[in-house]
Amino acid sequence: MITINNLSHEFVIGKKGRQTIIPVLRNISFNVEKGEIVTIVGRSGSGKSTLLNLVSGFIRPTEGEIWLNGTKVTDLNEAKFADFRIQHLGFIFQSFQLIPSMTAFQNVELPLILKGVSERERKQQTEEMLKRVELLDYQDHYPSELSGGQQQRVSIARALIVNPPIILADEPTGSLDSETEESLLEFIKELNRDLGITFLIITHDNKVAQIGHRTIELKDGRIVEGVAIV
Ligand SMILES: Nc1ncnc2c1ncn2[C@@H]1O[C@H](COP(=O)(O)OP(=O)(O)OP(=O)(O)O)[C@@H](O)[C@H]1O
Repeated sequence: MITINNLSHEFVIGKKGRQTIIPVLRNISFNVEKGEIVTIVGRSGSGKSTLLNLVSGFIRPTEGEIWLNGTKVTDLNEAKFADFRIQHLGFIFQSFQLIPSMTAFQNVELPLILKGVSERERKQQTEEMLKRVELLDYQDHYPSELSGGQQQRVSIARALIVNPPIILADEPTGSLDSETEESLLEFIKELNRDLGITFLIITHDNKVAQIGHRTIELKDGRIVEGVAIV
């Protein structure tokens, strides 16, 4: 479902003539099978977010290939990658990334508008999804009128609404208290089990790392070999 081949990435900083090259990922290769949850761990600065940004297409690698669901996405141009993202990828971020001026309903509905789904279909699918995350009664609330856990459930509903085969998550429980964290992790496991969604999750939280069928550790931009496979 996800194949990373010899992926390397460098950032170039500074003005022309005084540039510094920062190698961040060095020759990374791994596979994630359909229906797997793989967690990526590593110390701060080890390259986890950079890896996720590359898989998401928000930045382009210096070298290497990324295949998602049978498509070599590193060959897609910006516009094609944007289309691909809407069809195939769901995102969960630590900061939820909800639109503050939109209600829970409108936030969840948004990807369907981008996809060109009719208004009637959108209403039906959005309500169904809000029911699934147990927030139907909160559909008219704005993000500021919801708790952290509820906001994260809205963001998950928004990620799920287009039925993506792959969900990419960046510290999904980073802003939640431990009780809310546990219920969110249970929910991720349930989605994986019931819907067969493949998850790639980056975290430095042990509890989150443990929900992975497999954990990959990054150190200084390389995969640490011999990490325990759960
Ligand atoms: N846009 C950028 N320009 C220059 N350097 C960058 C940029 N983004 C990240 N870096 C550098 O790349 C390295 C890896 O950063 P990255 O955010 O991928 O690490 P991380 O493992 O996700 O860290 P954390 O757990 O703290 O979020 C760091 O040294 C960082 O300073």
